[in-house]
Amino acid sequence: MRNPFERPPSPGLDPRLAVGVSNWQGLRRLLAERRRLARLLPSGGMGNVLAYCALLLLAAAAPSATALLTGQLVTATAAAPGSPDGWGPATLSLLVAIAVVHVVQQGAEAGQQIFRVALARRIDGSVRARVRELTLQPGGLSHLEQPDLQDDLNRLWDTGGMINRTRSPGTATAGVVAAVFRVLGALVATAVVFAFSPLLAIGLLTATLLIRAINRRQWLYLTEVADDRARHRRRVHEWSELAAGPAAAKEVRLFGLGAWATERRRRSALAWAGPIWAVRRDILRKQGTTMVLAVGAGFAALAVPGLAAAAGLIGIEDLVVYLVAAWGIFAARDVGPDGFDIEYGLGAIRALDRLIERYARLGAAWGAQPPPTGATALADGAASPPPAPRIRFDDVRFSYPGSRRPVLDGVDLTIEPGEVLAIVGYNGAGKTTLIKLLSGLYRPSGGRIVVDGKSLAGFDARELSAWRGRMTVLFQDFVHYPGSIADNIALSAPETLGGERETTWRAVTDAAVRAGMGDLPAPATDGLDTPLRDGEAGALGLSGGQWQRLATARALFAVRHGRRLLVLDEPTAHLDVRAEEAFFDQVVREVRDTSVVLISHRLSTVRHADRIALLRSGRITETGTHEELLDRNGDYARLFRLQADRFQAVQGGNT
Ligand SMILES: Nc1ncnc2c1ncn2[C@@H]1O[C@H](COP(=O)(O)OP(=O)(O)OP(=O)(O)O)[C@@H](O)[C@H]1O
Repeated sequence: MRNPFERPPSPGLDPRLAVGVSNWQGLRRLLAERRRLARLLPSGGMGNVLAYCALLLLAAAAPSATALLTGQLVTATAAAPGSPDGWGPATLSLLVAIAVVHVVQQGAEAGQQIFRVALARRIDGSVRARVRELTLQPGGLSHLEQPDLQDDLNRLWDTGGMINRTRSPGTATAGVVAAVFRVLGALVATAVVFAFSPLLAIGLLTATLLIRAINRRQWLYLTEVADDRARHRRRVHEWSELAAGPAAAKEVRLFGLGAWATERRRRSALAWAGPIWAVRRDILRKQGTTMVLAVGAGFAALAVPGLAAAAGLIGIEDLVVYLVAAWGIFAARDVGPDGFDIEYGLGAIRALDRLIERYARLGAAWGAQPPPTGATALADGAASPPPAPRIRFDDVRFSYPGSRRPVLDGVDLTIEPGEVLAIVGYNGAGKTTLIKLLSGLYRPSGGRIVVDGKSLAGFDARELSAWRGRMTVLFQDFVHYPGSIADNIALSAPETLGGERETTWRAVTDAAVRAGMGDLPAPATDGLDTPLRDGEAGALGLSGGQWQRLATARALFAVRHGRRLLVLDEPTAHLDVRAEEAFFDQVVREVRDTSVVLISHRLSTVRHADRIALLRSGRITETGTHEELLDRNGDYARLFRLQADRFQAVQGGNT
């Protein structure tokens, strides 16, 4: 058996780790990717871009200016050693000029950092806004369940981790700007050295570019290896969350799973980081060539001007200028942090481009998704709501993406306007799936869902949006929004959020009372304004049943604002017997002119429905009223008796 703790193997040396320079294609790709980053510059704010460039220019020019001034200073003082003229006003002004250049250089370097961060953060902000816009756009859900998409989202939110660099498109863009200035500086320095010795200039530039290319190919391969391991990274996060996050804290403590979760996290971290470490080791072993080249070029940069000065071919002033310029060329050999920032940030940009492409395809399939509009006009009382819909499921079949197992296998069902239809069935029968199809979150693999005579599959984006605006769904796993009680209720009709507060408040209060929230616990001192956000001072913690009542209030609020199809998926699962008993009369019967689809395992909750449909083996196998189904003596009758007998047995046992 394989030892899970053994060091993971290296993914193998990529040909890029071998010594070699980029080929023409690689160079074109490199330039194209830098242009892609440069296109992000305007979103960083033109003021930031200009200030950053100006400061980079100042910082780049400062060493040359210092070299020139130092050369002049040395010449001036050497011209008259010991003479007071050597330290006259000219020499003093040279000293002052050197000091000023030095101060300017320091200021420019500090300022650069400020504008670099401002530029990068603004670019990152706009990239993230774009990602949010994309992920909220299409109508369906299935793409969000694809691991590739989750990995790309992680690449976009990732903060660097293993590479110890910030994975940020903004930092990468700022890095490209800095690299452009560094290359320009090297070219200017080459021109200066060229005037002294064309051979030295060309030789130094060639060696510098060669070292840089080799370094780039070797070290930046590390970022690609890290990129390829995004899925492993996601697993590490999952285990970290389990080990230390609040979601699983109860069970982890209760079952004593701390050591197990920590060990699993350690293993997944090893699986993620091991190959990256292995590549890092391989790279370190391959540093010989670049070291030989660097030593040779560095020696030439110092020795050639030095020997020329010793031979009297150039003066001190020229010697200083050429030494500084030669070193200026040579300094460009380092890929440096900017190189990593660029490459790592490019990983995020590639992920963004893949997302844009993927969402363009989804957009073509679903259409751009405006927010639900069906009942929006009701917010200002200008229109009456669209009536309750007539819905028909016609031989509807469905399998989840990536699975060949049919969850629904020929569902035929109608929902008449204004009726209360209960759907019952065993766990996993497909009841929730049916609702996801009805709300257009997934599309049937076969058959059709017809709404008011029109197939849902034929709805364009606007029609789908309007359709969603006509319904409200209380899912089993409804969302706990980080806001107040009132926010958590009113969010089911978001068009009210900008409306008149008094009116919204009355509707929220009414929904809360009808959902049985009148007896909130004492800490709810601010009433409906009480925050429910975890960890906030004064926030109220709600029990499972209290949250369920709140979710019911949310659904009722939506009905009040014009939704004429109300779907309740297990609305009484957490309610006490008293509340469950009252639920049908106080909630279901109270909604007027609205179709209600009620999914529940508690047959005592559904027995009063106008019609009950039993979903089994992917089909509706029985429909009728409670009494009709009991008379039929089929599966529903068996299920009902099973539940009823249990209570009678308990009652019998108690008497
Ligand atoms: N996102 C998903 N991807 C793949 N399969 C899924 C997904 N969601 C549900 N399923 C599968 O579809 C089947 C039907 O699930 P669904 O949630 O619709 O059942 P249900 O009748 O509502 O069950 P329950 O009564 O337990 O709530 C189950 O077998 C489940 O494994």
